Amino acid sequence: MTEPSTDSSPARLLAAPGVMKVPSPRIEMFVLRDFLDATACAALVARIERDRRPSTIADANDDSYFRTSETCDLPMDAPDVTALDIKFANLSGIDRQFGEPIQGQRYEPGQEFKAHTDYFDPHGADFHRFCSVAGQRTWTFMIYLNDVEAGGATRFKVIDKLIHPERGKLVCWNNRRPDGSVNPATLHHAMKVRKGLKYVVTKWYRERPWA
Ligand SMILES: O=C(O)CCC(=O)C(=O)O
Ligand SMILES: [Fe+2]
Repeated sequence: MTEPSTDSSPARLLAAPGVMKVPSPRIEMFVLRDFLDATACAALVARIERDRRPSTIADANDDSYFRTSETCDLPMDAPDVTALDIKFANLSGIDRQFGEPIQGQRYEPGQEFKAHTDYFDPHGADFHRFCSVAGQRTWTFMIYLNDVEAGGATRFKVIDKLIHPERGKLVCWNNRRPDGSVNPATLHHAMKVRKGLKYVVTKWYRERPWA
């Protein structure tokens, strides 16, 4: 029996047609346009519209304006969500059991998610609470579900890279450095939407099985 795959890699991702590496020596980050078609994006937007709730953040923080968007836990047993999860797994090469449930996010004009990392601060007060079972977050896979009228780009300021929302576009990155330690160059800011709405889905993978 072969072991389930726990990790992705640049070679694996670049083998998929259309995947492009973001040219920075400080981060393993990739972009793939048209990963999801218009119909699939619209179905996910409809789910997020229906089931959204105010977003929360993991690490205690006194800034109530840090993450002003709304979140939606997608039902992993719904056929279209399962299909998306399999699509993520086929691209990443990571076994589905290492993934958190897929989340949707919705931003109105003025809403944002200020600069943060997706990994949990290894020295943070809540590290044990969030990571004792499934471990640290490893890879992030994110898809923009619509074209945003104005604003809403994702800014990676350490590497000076801006990713613009575009319907169906996937961006993914490794939250760790090659030595396995967390990579602060993954710091990113979902900048304010200026006009229209913005929808994304996010898939985070862990070091160990999620449930
Ligand atoms: O909406 C974005 O552009 C980024 C979202 C994000 O960083 C997150 O949900 O962790
Ligand atoms: Fe993030």
